[in-house]
Amino acid sequence: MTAHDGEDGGRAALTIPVGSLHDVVVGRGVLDRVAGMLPPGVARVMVVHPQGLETYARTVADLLAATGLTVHLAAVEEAEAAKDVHVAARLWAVLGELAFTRTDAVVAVGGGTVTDLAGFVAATWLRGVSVVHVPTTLLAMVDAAVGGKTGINTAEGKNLVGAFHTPAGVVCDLDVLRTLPHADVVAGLAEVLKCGFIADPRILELVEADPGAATRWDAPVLAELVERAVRVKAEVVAADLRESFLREILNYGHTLGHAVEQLEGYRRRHGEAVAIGMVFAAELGHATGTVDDALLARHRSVLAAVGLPTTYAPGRFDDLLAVMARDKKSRGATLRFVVLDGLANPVRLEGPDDRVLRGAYAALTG
Ligand SMILES: NC(=O)c1ccc[n+]([C@@H]2O[C@H](COP(=O)([O-])OP(=O)(O)OC[C@H]3O[C@@H](n4cnc5c(N)ncnc54)[C@H](O)[C@@H]3O)[C@@H](O)[C@H]2O)c1
Ligand SMILES: O=C(O)C(=O)C[C@@H](O)[C@H](O)[C@H](O)COP(=O)(O)O
Ligand SMILES: [Zn+2]
Repeated sequence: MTAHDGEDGGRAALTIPVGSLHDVVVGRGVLDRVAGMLPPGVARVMVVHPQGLETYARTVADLLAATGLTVHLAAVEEAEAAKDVHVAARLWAVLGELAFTRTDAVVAVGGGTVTDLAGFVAATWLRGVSVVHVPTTLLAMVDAAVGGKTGINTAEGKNLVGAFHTPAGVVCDLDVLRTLPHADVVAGLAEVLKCGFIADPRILELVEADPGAATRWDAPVLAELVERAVRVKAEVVAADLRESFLREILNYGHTLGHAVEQLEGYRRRHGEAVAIGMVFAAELGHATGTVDDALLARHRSVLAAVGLPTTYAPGRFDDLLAVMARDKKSRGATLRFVVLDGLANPVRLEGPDDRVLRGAYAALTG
């Protein structure tokens, strides 16, 4: 169920519950909602932010301090470099020096890398303190900040260490997207379109109708896309928080996508890699008869329409395969993929033939 909060100082904000787990507030000019998301009794807060987003972090910190909280700012590395055990250890050291207790909390202000890192630090400090996410990228608003998956990378792969740690709340202020580079808006749309393919085809129609508007931070359609994507994720997470089965559908495009990211040393954006992975998954479905020509073509056309990549370099399949073996959906030596059996009907493809995998890769490399 979705609640409209009504007019709040002239601004309409929306609250989307993730079952009974946590709420996601979506609106413009809503950073003052962060304090209200913290559990009662919290006295001190560590605001974790990437170095380049100190202005937003200070705004949030000032709003928190104005409610009587003691606030400490902690800057971390940009992008994927933040999801590292040494960065987590640095934050644990800060929390230790400040003697943070279970009545203190973490607030993450940043993209998905920061919400993943800060969420993980909150999950592990004293075996779990409260965290509120303030996502500042489109991708983090519609996906990373929602639903409690946290984690860091290891040398062997992406997100291999982590925890499920439900945030106390999530505040998505669409106004902060004003400063987000265009390429990062586009990357975020990959996860939005993922929600379109697995559950809500209206998302695909909205993007197809005006791909340019979908990439503009202040376009009304972007607000609708955020709301729809958050609702898809909220429904799935509420039904299967710990990914016993259903939640795997949110991993559409990620089996190959994560392997692409790792192989490229995390120089490619997560959303871009997921776009490539969704084309690969669509090719797998096409080869095994669950995706027809039109649905396959629709993957390429809608992803390309917003500027996402739909092809990959030849000659890297064996390397990708080795990384995919460590995907969390694998069971023993059996690779498992989320594929579509028609639009908005995700299913699992278990242990596809080597010939099918290589054929899908060949189609991806053009
Ligand atoms: N936990 C989950 O469920 C989940 C879901 C999806 C993705 N993820 C993870 O999220 C990460 C990707 O997140 P991302 O795409 O947000 O990338 P990111 O966190 O690397 O942010 C991209 C860049 O934009 C900058 N930035 C952020 N907000 C800005 C703003 N408003 N204005 C200007 N610059 C801004 C950041 O500092 C960073 O340099 C990946 O590590 C991925 O694995 C996690
Ligand atoms: O929330 C989920 O569940 C997802 O799979 C969302 C993905 O978009 C996200 O990238 C997630 O971090 C991938 O998780 P992993 O379990 O494959 O590491
Ligand atoms: Zn993702």
